Amino acid sequence: MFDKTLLANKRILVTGGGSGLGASMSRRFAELGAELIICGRRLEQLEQTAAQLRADFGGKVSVARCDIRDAAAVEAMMETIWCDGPLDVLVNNAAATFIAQSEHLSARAADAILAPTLHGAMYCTLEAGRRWIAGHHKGVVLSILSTSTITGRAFTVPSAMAKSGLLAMTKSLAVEWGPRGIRTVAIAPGPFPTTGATGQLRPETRDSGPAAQNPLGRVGKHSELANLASFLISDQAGYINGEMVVQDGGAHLRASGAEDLLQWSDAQWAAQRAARTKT
Ligand SMILES: CCCCCCCCC/C=C/C(=O)SCCNC(=O)CCNC(=O)[C@H](O)C(C)(C)COP(=O)(O)OP(=O)(O)OC[C@H]1O[C@@H](n2cnc3c(N)ncnc32)[C@H](O)[C@@H]1OP(=O)(O)O
Ligand SMILES: NC(=O)C1=CN([C@@H]2O[C@H](COP(=O)(O)OP(=O)(O)OC[C@H]3O[C@@H](n4cnc5c(N)ncnc54)[C@H](OP(=O)(O)O)[C@@H]3O)[C@@H](O)[C@H]2O)C=CC1
Repeated sequence: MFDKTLLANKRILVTGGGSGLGASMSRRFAELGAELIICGRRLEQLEQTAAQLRADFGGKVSVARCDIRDAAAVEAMMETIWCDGPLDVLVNNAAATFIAQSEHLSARAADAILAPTLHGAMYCTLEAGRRWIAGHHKGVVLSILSTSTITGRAFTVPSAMAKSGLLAMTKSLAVEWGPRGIRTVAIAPGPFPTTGATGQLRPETRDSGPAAQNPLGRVGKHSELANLASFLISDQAGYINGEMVVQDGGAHLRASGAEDLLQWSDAQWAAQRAARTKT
């Protein structure tokens, strides 16, 4: 689909690159010639993914253990990265969510979602952006958002709020940082099966699942998202700025994805809360 050198000479940080969609994007970027840094909290998971990428593609892949909720840790990570030269691309992929009735969310629970998803992505963006501007270096920020930015989404309100905040960041910085040579772009994925998303959003008691409700009758393939991400961060997309591309098979045009949860009984919600308490 792409020239194998599409991302040659690009140095890319993927937050949450050790697993899920972050690992799938990293894989495609490595295949297209990029140098990668992947970060997350679980070092062993990062090392395993990095080793596989090196074995498969032979390029340079580094890992950074970093909890992006911690602004000082993000700054330290960026300092270390910049010691070897500037990044060219930041992919804000790491995030957290779970389903819950909003009236049962404690402040701690709301913060557990907002801290990595909104604050963490903003810390990463600010630390990369200020270094790009100081060094007169071009950069791209790609943020992985959600169609909740368009529809809102019941029962995952902190996630919808965080993703909508990042969409505002994407549009705002496109104007503020565009003149400094920095593009900000985003993808709003529909359902793409991952351990994290399935574990947090689709307990076994939920309905038949997103494939049945999708206009195209299926969920997304990781390769499809990885290819769109590769294009958006490449120089081929050099005139796309401040834009969010939806990749969901048309699902959000039909429903927000939370409709089945509106039918849940109090007993089902109590069971869901209890299941969380036991883990
Ligand atoms: C059209 C179709 C399109 C469909 C398309 C769907 C699009 C969805 C868009 C987004 C998708 C994703 O982000 S998918 C990515 C999902 N991946 C992840 O979430 C992985 C990362 N997750 C994590 O790190 C954790 O699981 C995280 C959620 C942050 C919680 O861990 P923490 O250690 O930070 O939190 P804890 O200390 O355990 O708990 C903090 C508080 O949160 C509460 N809490 C924690 N988990 C809870 C839970 N499941 N239910 C209720 N409450 C919970 C606890 O009770 C605590 O509150 P108190 O009791 O008051 O103390
Ligand atoms: N899968 C889907 O259907 C959809 C996903 N998305 C978005 O796509 C992105 C990837 O989701 P997905 O792959 O499914 O999720 P996963 O849960 O599989 O992956 C999340 C990644 O983020 C990392 N992470 C979480 N919290 C932190 C933190 N505090 N600091 C650093 N890293 C962190 C995790 O690593 P570790 O635990 O080691 O820290 C993990 O690698 C997210 O932004 C999500 O909102 C959007 C719509 C739909």
